Amino acid sequence: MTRATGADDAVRDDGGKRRGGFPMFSAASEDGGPHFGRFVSAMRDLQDLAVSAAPDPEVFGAAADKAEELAAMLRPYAAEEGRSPANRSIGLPGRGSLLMLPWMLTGLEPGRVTAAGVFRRYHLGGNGAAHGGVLPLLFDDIFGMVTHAQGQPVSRTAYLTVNYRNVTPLEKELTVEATVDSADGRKTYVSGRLWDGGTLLADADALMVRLQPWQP
Ligand SMILES: CCCCCCCCCCCC(=O)SCCNC(=O)CCNC(=O)[C@H](O)C(C)(C)COP(=O)(O)OP(=O)(O)OC[C@H]1O[C@@H](n2cnc3c(N)ncnc32)[C@H](O)[C@@H]1OP(=O)(O)O
Repeated sequence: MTRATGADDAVRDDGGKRRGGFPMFSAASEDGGPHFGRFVSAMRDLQDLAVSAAPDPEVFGAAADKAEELAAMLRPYAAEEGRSPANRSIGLPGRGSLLMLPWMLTGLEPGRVTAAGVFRRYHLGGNGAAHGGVLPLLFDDIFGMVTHAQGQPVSRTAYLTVNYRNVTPLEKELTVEATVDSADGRKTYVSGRLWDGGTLLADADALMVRLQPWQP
């Protein structure tokens, strides 16, 4: 992996616990154990149903009982950032995080990252199309990765602009690409494109700024 000019300044750390202003979190492909992927998948199904089910009212009462029971089961294990397998399970869609889109990386090299996946029912905005707010989430995450792959691992988004070119369908395999367009000291300029086959759905560009060692 190559590093952009000046990136080495960012990797001063305090005994390996922090890098730049960021805590260093390790990937956790095994931490969740054999059931974590199935758990996250079931939770995504639940999110789909929570925004789409229209049962008799008493069914919601029974569902609420079970949801409260499940929360009570897991609450004693709530852990600080960086300890849960969620967001660190790189072998799972969305790294096992319910916040992240359930997409998988398909390519990662300096200067270019690609991913593929679907927007689900719980991403519905209106009239069958994805909510506009979830596209910046997709772009921001992949922009973080392409900046990381470029050798600027402790950068944050200063701005991110999305151009919506066509409505984004749900439940259809789509692809996204992010590239580094230029780098200037702490600044990395990136852009991305979301595709439905050969149809451009959206493009975006952003400025990622490498954090100073004291910045959160
Ligand atoms: C494998 C798994 C990996 C996984 C990797 C996953 C990584 C996760 C990363 C996800 C990314 C995020 O979502 S991060 C979350 C969203 N973003 C944030 O919360 C950022 C909040 N903002 C900030 O913290 C700050 O504003 C910073 C750090 C971005 C910049 O502050 P600063 O450090 O004081 O920078 P400053 O000196 O003002 O500016 C530095 C240079 O950038 C320019 N600059 C700064 N902001 C802007 C701007 N909005 N528009 C234009 N230019 C700007 C300045 O003009 C200057 O240029 P010049 O004079 O030098 O030429």
